[in-house]
Amino acid sequence: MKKIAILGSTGSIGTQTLDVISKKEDLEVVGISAGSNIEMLEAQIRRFHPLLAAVGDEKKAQELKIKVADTNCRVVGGMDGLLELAQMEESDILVTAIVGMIGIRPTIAGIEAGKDIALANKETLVTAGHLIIPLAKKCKVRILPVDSEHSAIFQALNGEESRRIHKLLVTASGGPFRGKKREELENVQVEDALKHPNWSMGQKITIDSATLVNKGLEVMEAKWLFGVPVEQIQVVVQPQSVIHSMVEFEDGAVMAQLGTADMRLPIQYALYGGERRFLDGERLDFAALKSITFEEPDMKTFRGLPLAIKASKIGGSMPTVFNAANEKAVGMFLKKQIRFLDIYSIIEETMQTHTVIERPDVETITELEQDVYRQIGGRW
Ligand SMILES: NC(=O)C1=CN([C@@H]2O[C@H](COP(=O)(O)OP(=O)(O)OC[C@H]3O[C@@H](n4cnc5c(N)ncnc54)[C@H](OP(=O)(O)O)[C@@H]3O)[C@@H](O)[C@H]2O)C=CC1
Ligand SMILES: CC(=O)[C@@H](O)[C@H](O)COP(=O)(O)O
Ligand SMILES: [Mn+2]
Repeated sequence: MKKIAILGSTGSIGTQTLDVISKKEDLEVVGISAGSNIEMLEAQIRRFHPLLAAVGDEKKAQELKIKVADTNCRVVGGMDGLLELAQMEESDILVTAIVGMIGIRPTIAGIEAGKDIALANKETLVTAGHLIIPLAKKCKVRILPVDSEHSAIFQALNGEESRRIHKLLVTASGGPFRGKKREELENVQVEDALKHPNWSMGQKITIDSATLVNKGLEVMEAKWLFGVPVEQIQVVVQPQSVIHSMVEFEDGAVMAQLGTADMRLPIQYALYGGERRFLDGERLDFAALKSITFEEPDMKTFRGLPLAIKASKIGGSMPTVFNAANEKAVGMFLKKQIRFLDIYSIIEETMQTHTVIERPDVETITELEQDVYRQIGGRW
């Protein structure tokens, strides 16, 4: 029996993880968590009977404690609660389905406690990859990618050594505004940006897909996961999201992973440590599909990608600044406080004013995040 704890069980990845677990007799959920959605957390406690539930919001944690007093589930709150969930003795694997940089400390705590990590939270590797990858090696835990592109690369590699990689080809849908030019993006609304052409996901990543920031974050995530420099990572627009990513090896062979736009496959593959099991989902129908097409990303219009590549090449604390500025800007866009294109201006201005710190530790990264938030709050 594989015992699973989930950071962010109420979100898009979290609920799909529970769906996968519910269909397998050898998977069991022992811990779940949310930021504030205690209604859904209560329903999950009653359905899955975990031992522990953590709620980011302390007040909501107290409310949940009263609601589930008749169950055997212990409720904990705040960052300490998330850390407790990440390290809980009863789990074998921690799924990081939480959104944003708040995932860094619990992920590190999970690794230190010897848990394998099924990693969905890309912001963690983008900002703290230089700490997380060596720590995972030291603690002998596996980082199993959940993000569809990275799972595709992991599957395409099939155990092959990373020194045999010539290049990684990370595919992108292009988002809801693919083909549009800058002038056409000036007045796009939140509702338009939330209409992803292929995937149903949480709000933050859906906006990141529209700006191509998501692809930038994924390039950085791939660099850390597979030890490949960004210069050897190419982004290819594949509008149907059928090819989830590819690896070109040193002999010129290209291996790809194809599938429907269903995150339950990469989630299940990670939960089983890179082994295949039956999955009762929709299958690709090539006759109906007819064609799979490719384009180059429009880096002039969708500046999220080149800005991310620049941040990654500068390195040190710059990816943290890129990521924190984006998190703040996306939050403001979702609240309709800024326009779509302002997201790029905010990221670029914040990067321009930053003096790079080499190899920032966790405290520096989290302080920097707050500094960036304050700086943007004061200016916009
Ligand atoms: N959705 C997808 O298909 C994919 C997502 N990812 C990555 O996975 C991560 C999760 O994405 P997604 O599932 O879409 O996001 P969602 O917004 O759907 O879910 C986020 C989860 O994090 C919890 N959370 C948010 N803030 C806090 C907080 N302050 N403290 C504790 N918990 C918190 C939420 O709780 P609550 O419900 O209470 O707010 C929720 O459970 C992201 O990093 C994303 O980039 C990667 C590939 C694909
Ligand atoms: C499902 C998943 O992994 C997302 O990251 C997805 O790839 C987003 O699509 P884009 O290619 O539009 O960013
Ligand atoms: Mn992805």
